[in-house]
Amino acid sequence: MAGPVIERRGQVHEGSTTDQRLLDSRGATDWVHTDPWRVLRIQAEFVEGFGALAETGPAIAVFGSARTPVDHPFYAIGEEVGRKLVEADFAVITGGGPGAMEAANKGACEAGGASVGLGIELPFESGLNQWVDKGINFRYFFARKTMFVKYSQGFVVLPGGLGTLDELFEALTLVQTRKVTSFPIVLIGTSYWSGLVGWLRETVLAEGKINAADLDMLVLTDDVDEAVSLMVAAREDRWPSPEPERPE
Ligand SMILES: C/C(=C\CNc1ncnc2c1ncn2[C@@H]1O[C@H](COP(=O)(O)O)[C@@H](O)[C@H]1O)CO
Repeated sequence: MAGPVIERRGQVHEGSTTDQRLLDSRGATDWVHTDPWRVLRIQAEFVEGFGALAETGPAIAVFGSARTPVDHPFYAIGEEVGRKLVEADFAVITGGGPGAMEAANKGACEAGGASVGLGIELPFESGLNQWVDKGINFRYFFARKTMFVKYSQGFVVLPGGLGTLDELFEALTLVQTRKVTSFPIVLIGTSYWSGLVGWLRETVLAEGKINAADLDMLVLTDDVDEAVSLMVAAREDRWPSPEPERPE
């Protein structure tokens, strides 16, 4: 029997129903590790992510090192970023981990805003930080990365390592190739980031691997208010406020 397929007369093959095979199966379990099964898990991750985040409202993703200590100045700056984004009516989305991510979630949560964490399953213990109010734990980096870009309107990037650089360069590539539009990317911490930006200008641009305009995608600042203002301006570009009604 073949599920919705009707078989009659010579086509009928005696045997179990699909239901019986599902409920009675006791066989080997290695099929759960096969690619078709993985595809379903990947799909489920997208479905869960889209379902959980669809109503988040305008949001900004904040990235930065998982290793920023709580007593480091960049932790305090991360909190300030989270708080000021909420004060500007944005939800804050982070990787849900420790360090700079935790700082931004803390700032957002304490300011009474939406504090979202998109965690990632790692070979070592991780888990969502305590300031995440809505969290999803992803198995796959690529599904998680789609959520950051789909559900945020811009990136604020605090000092970080390889994970942060990966997130930054993915965003730059998507903006450069116009896969996303009106998407500000702000690097906070001029002394931390200026070496990278200098290398992009003096080597990558000088060797003709990018255009001068590509460098305009990056704003470098130490001023959290400037970063938040850029996000607000981009939101205005996307959804201009309606003209206030004039009194008769
Ligand atoms: C390294 C430690 C924990 C890692 N836990 C993470 N949880 C969630 N997201 C993470 C984690 N580590 C990296 N990320 C993502 O990359 C960015 C930070 O990476 P970096 O290499 O530290 O810059 C961050 O924005 C996350 O999205 C235990 O200390």
